[in-house]
Amino acid sequence: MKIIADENMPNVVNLFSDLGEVTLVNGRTLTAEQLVDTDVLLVRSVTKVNEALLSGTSVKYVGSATIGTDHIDTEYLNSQGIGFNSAPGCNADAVADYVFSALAYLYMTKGVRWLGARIGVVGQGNVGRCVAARFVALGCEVVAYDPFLQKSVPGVTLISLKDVMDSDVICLHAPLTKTGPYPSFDMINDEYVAKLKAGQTIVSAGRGGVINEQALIKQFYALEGQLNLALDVWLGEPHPNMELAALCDIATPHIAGYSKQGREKGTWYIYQSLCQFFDISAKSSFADAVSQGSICELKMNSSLERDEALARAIQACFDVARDSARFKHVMSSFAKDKGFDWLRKNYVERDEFNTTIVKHAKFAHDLAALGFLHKSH
Ligand SMILES: NC(=O)C1=CN([C@@H]2O[C@H](COP(=O)(O)OP(=O)(O)OC[C@H]3O[C@@H](n4cnc5c(N)ncnc54)[C@H](O)[C@@H]3O)[C@@H](O)[C@H]2O)C=CC1
Ligand SMILES: O=C(O)C(=O)[C@H](O)COP(=O)(O)O
Repeated sequence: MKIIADENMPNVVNLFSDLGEVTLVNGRTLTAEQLVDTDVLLVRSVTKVNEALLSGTSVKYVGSATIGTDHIDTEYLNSQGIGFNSAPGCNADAVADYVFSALAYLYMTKGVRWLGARIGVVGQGNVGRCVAARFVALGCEVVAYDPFLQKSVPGVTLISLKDVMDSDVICLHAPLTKTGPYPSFDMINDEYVAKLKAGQTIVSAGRGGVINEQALIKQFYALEGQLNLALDVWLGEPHPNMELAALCDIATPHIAGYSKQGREKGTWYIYQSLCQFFDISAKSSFADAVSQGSICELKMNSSLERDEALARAIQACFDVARDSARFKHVMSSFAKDKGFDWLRKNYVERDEFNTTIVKHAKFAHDLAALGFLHKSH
């Protein structure tokens, strides 16, 4: 079996070489010519998989080690009988960690108090539900918009998009869709953005293009900078709007899902799916494919007050300010054009909160709510 895989897929050679010959390629620049005698194509979000790429090739199966599938023309794959699997939920915890790291940063730098605030989440899939459930467990009021659902996780009230946009913290986790009954492209348009008020926080970690970037810039200036912005995804990646990035508290190159474990789980999920598709028994186990964390245990100073204790635990494991500083530096200096993909390829992966035990005498429950492993003393 001939397998072509994106070079940014961790463990892909280890896992798949038992099944065939694996060749690594740059997913962004992949062409149909490279796929002529290929059986299996393994991609990430940067490869547009459609008729133009697959027509005339011998590809029988496509695996995408991602949650999002907006880069895949699934109708075309179905019409050609080409098998397809993505990796639902693989990096949902990683994205939730990103959201809380952004909030920890906002608390530590600007005193934004999100504990006890009203939280609005757009999209209640694997990511949106994971994020919402953590806020609920922390005792926050959580509302959400998801036009395809009647109910979400316990404690989350589904309401209109207009009302969700009135929340203190708004987390965007909708997939990118341009067709169907509720397309998300430009869904949070000028009309919604112009109603944002001073002090609100937006964390955007779904897909670029869901919130209107020009409207956001306009509203940021109208509110004299009193909007808190953490943006991970951009319209027109890999060429983000650097005027907007400069206004953000946190600006990152689409790495919310880039925990070590999240990326490894992506590869592992499609390995399993491919084995099922070709009726092969999987030789590697989850434990072989997904790493343990580097920080086994943290012991917190029990005299810290709640907001700071949580923020410091979060930042000890994953400080998103590091990624934001690197993004702003690289994009504004030596690598304007290639910087986005370079940063992603050379990302210093972090571990998920769920790999670290955090000990705190008083806030054990809150730390567990955030996703950490915990012991009370
Ligand atoms: N920044 C990053 O690194 C990452 C971004 N993502 C993005 O997050 C998206 C969501 O991930 P999951 O929750 O795991 O996907 P999912 O497929 O489990 O759930 C998507 C949810 O969004 C809802 N939805 C669809 N259209 C909507 C609309 N117009 N408004 C509000 N909700 C809508 C669906 O009903 C569904 O409940 C992915 O499609 C992907 O684009 C995912 C992982 C990492
Ligand atoms: O899983 C998704 O969906 C994502 O957005 C991925 O985290 C994006 O990573 P790449 O596939 O672009 O490396």
